[in-house]
Amino acid sequence: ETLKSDTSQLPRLSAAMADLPAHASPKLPPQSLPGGLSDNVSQASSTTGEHTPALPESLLSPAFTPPATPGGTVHLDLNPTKVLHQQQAADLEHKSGHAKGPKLLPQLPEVECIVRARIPTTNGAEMFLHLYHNDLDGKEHLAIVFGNNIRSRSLDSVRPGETEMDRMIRGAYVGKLHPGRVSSRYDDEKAGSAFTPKLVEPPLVRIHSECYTGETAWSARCDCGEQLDEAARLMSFPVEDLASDAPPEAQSLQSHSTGGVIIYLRQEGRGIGLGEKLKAYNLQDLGSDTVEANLLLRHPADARSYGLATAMLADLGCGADSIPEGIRLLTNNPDKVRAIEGPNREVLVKERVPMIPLAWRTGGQRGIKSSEIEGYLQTKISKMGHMIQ
Ligand SMILES: Nc1nc2c(ncn2[C@@H]2O[C@H](COP(=O)(O)OP(=O)(O)OP(=O)(O)O)[C@@H](O)[C@H]2O)c(=O)[nH]1
Repeated sequence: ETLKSDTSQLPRLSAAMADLPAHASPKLPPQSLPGGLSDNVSQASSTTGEHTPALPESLLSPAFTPPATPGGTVHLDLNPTKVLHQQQAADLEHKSGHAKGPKLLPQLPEVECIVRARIPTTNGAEMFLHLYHNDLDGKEHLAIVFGNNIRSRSLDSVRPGETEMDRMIRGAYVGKLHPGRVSSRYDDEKAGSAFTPKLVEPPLVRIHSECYTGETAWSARCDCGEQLDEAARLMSFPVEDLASDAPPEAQSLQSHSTGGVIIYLRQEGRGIGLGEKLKAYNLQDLGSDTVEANLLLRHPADARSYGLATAMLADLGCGADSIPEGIRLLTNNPDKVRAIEGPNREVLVKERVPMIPLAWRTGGQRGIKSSEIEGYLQTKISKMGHMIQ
């Protein structure tokens, strides 16, 4: 009763909130903060007025850069940075004799899948996230597995002294977890469901390098987020009970059901890290392309390696020992194809499946639109040997 009368005193309860499920909490809509914060905010912006206060000139022009600042006395020509950068980058490219290409490790690192968990995704499909440790770096590389046919050997192997509960907690179970389940090996709700891995056709594989800006921060400088989404879409199994008004991306899940794995490597910025990539973006805004910017920062054009990905694929039963007919690799990068096969052809790439940018496929109807993305793709094709077809 109290609740009811409180609610009636509050301003409008929005239709959306009225639709919240019974377990939503708190049950009451937020009350306005003491002192009316929102009022203060709007007041603050209105007192700021239309005009942004003038910046000190020292921030606006190199002419006012304090003389002690390194580089502050550089003489600038009409289009100085572009010319300067192109020359410097060309020199560096010439000296290194090679502007691209991943490092090939002489032998594969050791990897171990530490934990796996089922992740229902926002489009209705389901995947299993596998977290790996390795003896090469301290990073947590990931394998995103679609379907039940791909299993990690290191995860499934028995650890000394572990209980059935331990195994289920680290994800080393078959079938599905449900309240009351007691065996990791046998799902009693589905008698006879003991696992027999069976790959019906060469699995679809994507090797993806972390890109905070493109995947999380909505950047239109690259198509990393789009590529990750597209790989997941192609590997997702049909969604049961999909609403008829679901977006086209989710609808098309109905027709794609091959399963597969995305190896998600923590080599941000083609291996140079986020901080250096952000510097590279500033150099790009100053006129360099993506390769020149890396070189100007004294990094290789591509500082990545793929030994970890090869080792993870082998652990997931996608190596040449388990699938002699090979995998299908989603990429436009020819260097990746060779690199992923490993020093001793531990993995075989049967087929390269190209990733055409969505904007190109749909004549600009969908996908990323920005001048930066065109330059990014152009440089991949002209300088990094990418084949977008
Ligand atoms: N240094 C640098 N890295 C970038 C830039 N734009 C994107 N990246 C990084 O590039 C990586 C993405 O590359 P991938 O999606 O694996 O693409 P790829 O190797 O070129 O080949 P595909 O398999 O065809 O996609 C991520 O680590 C991004 O952070 C950039 O301008 N500079």
